Amino acid sequence: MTMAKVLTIAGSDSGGGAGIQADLKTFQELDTFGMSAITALTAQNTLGVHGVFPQSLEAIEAQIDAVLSDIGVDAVKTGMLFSAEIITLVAKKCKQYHVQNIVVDPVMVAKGGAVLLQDAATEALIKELLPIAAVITPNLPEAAKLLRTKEMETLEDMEKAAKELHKLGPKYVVLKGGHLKNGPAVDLLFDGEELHYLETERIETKHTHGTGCTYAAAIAAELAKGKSIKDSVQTAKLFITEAIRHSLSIGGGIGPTNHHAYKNSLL
Ligand SMILES: Nc1ncnc2c1ncn2[C@@H]1O[C@H](COP(=O)(O)OP(=O)(O)O)[C@@H](O)[C@H]1O
Ligand SMILES: Cc1ncc(COP(=O)(O)OP(=O)(O)O)c(N)n1
Repeated sequence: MTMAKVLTIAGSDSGGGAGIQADLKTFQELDTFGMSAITALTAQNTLGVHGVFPQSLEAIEAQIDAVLSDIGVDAVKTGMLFSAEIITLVAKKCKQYHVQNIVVDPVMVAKGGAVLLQDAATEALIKELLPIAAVITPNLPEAAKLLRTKEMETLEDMEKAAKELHKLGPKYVVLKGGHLKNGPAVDLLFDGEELHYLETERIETKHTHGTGCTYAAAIAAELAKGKSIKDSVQTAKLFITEAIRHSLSIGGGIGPTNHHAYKNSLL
């Protein structure tokens, strides 16, 4: 039996709701074979990030080489990359192994405010990784940082921003509207020509830790299975919506989403 293979290059979340842990759970739920290269360890729980411990370039390179030189991948998802040096390395490795389906979640700051990407690394992200991405999945603060503009507040602002983000080089842009103040949870998918709207009701819950990681991981899993970008993003939106609808009230702060909820919804 063969299985679509997906590699996440991201940070570890000891609390299990975001990062590598969220990605691997998502890959598993979507019937793909998940692998990992850890860029940084975070000591994290539902109350926040208590420590960030970047891994050496040598350790990161060795993990990527081990996976790609033997097993290979159908898609790669990147998350917390932390520094310009790590971004340069990841871009170099993706080119060296001719990785086709790269989903870049430009993780910058955790919901509690902890820095997951150094300020000086934004330039490297723009120059080296976005141009080789199949899909990028910024949230509104990340999009503002990439475009050096103020944060979008309306759907109209988002439409303009999605078009500007596409000029940075990725094949597709998924601009996430989770941070919009009012109204439904709308994301925009832009392919350079047409804008598609992915809209669901906004679910009332504070337990949304790891939403961005989970969504991007689901897109990568579907792409690895050979689905089109549009179909992959549609399935990922269903996946994250069910995960948020059944999110878990564990710990004393912002709980994680429920990665098993999508499968349950199909029964
Ligand atoms: N309360 C909510 N109800 C329904 N969908 C949501 C809610 N919050 C976020 N989403 C969706 O979750 C996905 C992740 O978005 P977002 O939370 O903006 O990402 P991030 O975790 O990177 O900040 C998007 O599809 C967004 O529309
Ligand atoms: C290790 C690690 N990577 C990424 C994040 C950010 O995840 P995200 O999905 O944006 O969710 P929040 O942390 O913002 O809830 C993280 N926290 N840790």
